[in-house]
Amino acid sequence: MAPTPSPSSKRPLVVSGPSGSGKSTLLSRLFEAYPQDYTFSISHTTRAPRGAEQNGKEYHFVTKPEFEKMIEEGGFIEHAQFGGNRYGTSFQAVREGGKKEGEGEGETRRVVLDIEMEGVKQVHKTDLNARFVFLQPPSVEILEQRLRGRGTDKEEAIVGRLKQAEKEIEYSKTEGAHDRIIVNDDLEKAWEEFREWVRQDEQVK
Ligand SMILES: Nc1ncnc2c1ncn2[C@@H]1O[C@H](COP(=O)(O)OP(=O)(O)OP(=O)(O)O)[C@@H](O)[C@H]1O
Repeated sequence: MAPTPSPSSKRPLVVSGPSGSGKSTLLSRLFEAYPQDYTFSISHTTRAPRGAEQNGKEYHFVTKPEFEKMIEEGGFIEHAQFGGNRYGTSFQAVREGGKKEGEGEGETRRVVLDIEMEGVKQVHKTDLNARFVFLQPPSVEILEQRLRGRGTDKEEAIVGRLKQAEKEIEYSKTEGAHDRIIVNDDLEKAWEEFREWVRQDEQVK
């Protein structure tokens, strides 16, 4: 009998881009369109939950000491500090991410990582053999409008996100950093391009 593929045998997808570039918007569509095929790796964060966010669903919310202990134990593939908070992707989350309760080992979902620039660099150093896509806003001005329009961030946070966005955009120009860059100008066009790129690895497109 052929060996059962482990959950991590499907190449993970790494989605990055400045805050407000539309990662959540496109990923929500992806999960809605193909609920059987993809799953998030749930990150750990020291930031406080926003709105209706639940522990273990959007993030694993942990304290700073808990986060530091995980770093010491080598539990993270990548971790970064952003806006005064820490974020990390654990090896365990990626390994287990593909499994769903009540399903056989072979029925795994491809893991999607939604991470920022430093995380992308770290994932490049692992043997996860990931595919990388960068979501680029049409311009920093439009990014600013979207961040304000979203209404979830304080003025200070918006300024910080815009500064970071410029660094992310600069890094995206590095050779080999990403397999695909998608400019999120018109949402429908961006979705179609994203969908097509994501589905390349699937047998049924
Ligand atoms: N193509 C688009 N045209 C207009 N508005 C858009 C487009 N794509 C996304 N938006 C809007 O821009 C805002 C930011 O998008 P979103 O929250 O998906 O960004 P994000 O990259 O997930 O940000 P974060 O990293 O902070 O979670 C949202 O209000 C979203 O509805």
